[in-house]
Amino acid sequence: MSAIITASGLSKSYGSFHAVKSVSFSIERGKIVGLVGPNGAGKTTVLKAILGLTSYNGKLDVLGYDPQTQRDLLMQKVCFIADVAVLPKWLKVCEAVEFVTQVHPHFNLERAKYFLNKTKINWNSKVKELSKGMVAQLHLALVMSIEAELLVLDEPTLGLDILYRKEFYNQLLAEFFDEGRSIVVTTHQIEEVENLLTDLIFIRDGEIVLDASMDEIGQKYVEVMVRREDIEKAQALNPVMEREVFGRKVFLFEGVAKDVLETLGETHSPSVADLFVAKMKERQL
Ligand SMILES: Nc1ncnc2c1ncn2[C@@H]1O[C@H](COP(=O)(O)OP(=O)(O)OP(=O)(O)O)[C@@H](O)[C@H]1O
Repeated sequence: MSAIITASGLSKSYGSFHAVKSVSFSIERGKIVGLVGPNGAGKTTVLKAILGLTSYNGKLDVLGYDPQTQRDLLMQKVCFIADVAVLPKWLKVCEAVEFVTQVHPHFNLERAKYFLNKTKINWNSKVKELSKGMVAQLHLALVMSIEAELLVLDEPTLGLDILYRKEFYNQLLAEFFDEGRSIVVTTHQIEEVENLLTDLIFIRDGEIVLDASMDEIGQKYVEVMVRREDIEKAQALNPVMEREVFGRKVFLFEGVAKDVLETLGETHSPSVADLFVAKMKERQL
């Protein structure tokens, strides 16, 4: 497997505040990676470093380029969506398409037409005349028509309702993603991207607290709804989290053999949201 992003000792400080604290990670081609963390954790700062939009310390290689010194070359292979509300309101749809055609060397106009013709968006409408969902469709159509190897999404569906959020990700998967491309996405709506991701990175206070593939997570983390009489046994195995569901105790374990856990009660894989809560609390102890 080839890494398309390698960060080694990546750090970013604003004055004396350390927003990103010497993190190291790598992202392989053909992966969809969720960069997840609470507000202020450092997600956007990491994305900005990847895109060459901020200075940083440490080493960063993105598609073979140094984002700080080779941003122009890098941008030919990377596409970036911040929240979808960034398109100017006065711009007409046809002007937006025209603009991207002119500024992006790898923009495929035919593809953009194909995507837009599947929507109800009128070429002569102004952005301010479109619904939020249509703006998202326009944005997505533009982005998916750029033949990029890496797509970076920072909270892409902020402000959209659940139907459009689901449609956004479904379309992205169906029309953009393939094994030659990679996606890095930050979001607070973990539940929505959970089934989309191949890999997960949790970040908190500028540090990585989990970096694993979804398969590894399925192997390593197990939740058990423990029978009343086995609660002490479960606690002795050092669960990373304990919670109550309808009066029953549910424990989350990290790296404990599944056959041992199966003797305590019903086992299943934790949701990413539950795992997130557990990892965030664990660091606060
Ligand atoms: N330009 C800046 N000047 C000073 N501090 C900054 C600047 N940009 C970010 N920070 C701080 O760095 C930390 C990380 O910010 P960042 O935007 O990367 O977080 P985030 O994980 O993307 O958060 P959110 O989910 O709220 O968008 C925060 O404490 C933020 O206040």
